[in-house]
Amino acid sequence: MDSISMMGGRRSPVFFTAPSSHHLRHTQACFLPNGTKSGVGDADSFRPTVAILGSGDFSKCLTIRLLRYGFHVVVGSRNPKVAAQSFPHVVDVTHHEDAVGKASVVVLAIRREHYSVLWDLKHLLEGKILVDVSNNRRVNQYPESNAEYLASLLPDSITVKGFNVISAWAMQQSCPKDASTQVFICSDSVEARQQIMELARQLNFLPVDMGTLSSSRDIENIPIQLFPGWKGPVLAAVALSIFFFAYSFVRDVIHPYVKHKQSDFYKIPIEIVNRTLPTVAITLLALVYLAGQLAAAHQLYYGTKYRHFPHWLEGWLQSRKQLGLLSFFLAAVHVVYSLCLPMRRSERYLMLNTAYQQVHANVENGWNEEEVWRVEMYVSFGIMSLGLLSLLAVTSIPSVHSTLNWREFSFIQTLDAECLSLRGVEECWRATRVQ
Ligand SMILES: NC(=O)C1=CN([C@@H]2O[C@H](COP(=O)(O)OP(=O)(O)OC[C@H]3O[C@@H](n4cnc5c(N)ncnc54)[C@H](OP(=O)(O)O)[C@@H]3O)[C@@H](O)[C@H]2O)C=CC1
Ligand SMILES: [Cu+2]
Repeated sequence: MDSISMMGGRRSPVFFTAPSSHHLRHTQACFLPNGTKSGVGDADSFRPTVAILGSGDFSKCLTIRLLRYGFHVVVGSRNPKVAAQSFPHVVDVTHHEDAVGKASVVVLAIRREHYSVLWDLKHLLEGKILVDVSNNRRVNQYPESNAEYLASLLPDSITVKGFNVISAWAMQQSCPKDASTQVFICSDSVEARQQIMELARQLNFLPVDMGTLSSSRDIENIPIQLFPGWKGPVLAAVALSIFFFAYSFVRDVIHPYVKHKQSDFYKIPIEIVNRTLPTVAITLLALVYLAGQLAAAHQLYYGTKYRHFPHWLEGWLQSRKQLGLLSFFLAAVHVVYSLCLPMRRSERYLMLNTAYQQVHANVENGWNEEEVWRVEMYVSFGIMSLGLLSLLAVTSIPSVHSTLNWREFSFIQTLDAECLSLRGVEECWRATRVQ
């Protein structure tokens, strides 16, 4: 059987050397770092080989990546002649059996539905590392994960889950610097896991050790989850928005209409919306702190912190960050709306009418000291609370969060509690003005 050979050369090997195991037949199965040249003989002949079964998009992009980092690639296809046309010439495109025989690491770039073709290769795949990169279309689509299914299909091979979170497109990028370089890897064989992690590292990815193959279900769910953790907070924000919008609509539009036949329907697009936004924002921010208070009350009531919180409270505590960010978003939109208030035609008419009435009443100076102070304070509180809320939003960015120690983090949390009270003051102020 072929093995991926490790060789020292002039550079000392910094990569992983797999210890021998009854499963791993290769005593020294390793991958060379890109560009490592052999001290003896032809470097080319020492290049590690990776086999890829399937010739679809993922296979093509992975091949390009492997070639770029100095690996040999052999692709197994049902129809090698046709498939070869879409691969570079240096790639050996051949039949499945041939490809599997040429490498000890086999990447399966075919869909789970077609894993049955592996049955015929069972004897050839014995003792080899099979990398399952497959994804599903829905969360928890099958009772067992694709990787566990593969492991049950081929118990004599070593199944490793990995690379499924990397899209074919990201695979082609040579140096993406964001989270798209993270590769989650799991396997029941520690050696195989280490070896595939080393392969990932050499392909310029960031491997994350996820332990045994039972983690594969979580790993497979990662690329198809749609904003996990946001559903509850978004629903809460929508429900609160509908409630407060309806309340303002009835109070500021319907009520004057019914009572005084005064048509204020023009207020709906801006004024009513702008009244709803800060109210929902402040309520969401209050929900962030309320969860912590309820948790504290729960611990006091049971006299222990080792008792589980109820399911709903657990979920609520975990969505505090999302609630806070939604609150920030709504507050920011409220600021934009408020800045645009004087631009409206209705505002100009109202101002002209007031001016006319003032002239009519023969009032030379309409300056109202109390009103002036009220609005100055109102705007100032609004700006300050948005500033504090921005701090909360910025510290929730993982890279910023990780630079704070526990004390600094709680300090910012306290500042944000101040923000909540400031916003409370702001809104009360506005309420008194509206009356
Ligand atoms: N595309 C992507 O961005 C990503 C894909 N993946 C995973 O990688 C795997 C491959 O994806 P992708 O390349 O997009 O898929 P494609 O459908 O493009 O290619 C799959 C390949 O499987 C082979 N195949 C098709 N039908 C059969 C069959 N009946 N029996 C045996 N082999 C068959 C074909 O190769 P041939 O004709 O040469 O035999 C085909 O090229 C999937 O499991 C997917 O979930 C994971 C992450 C990202
Ligand atoms: Cu405001």
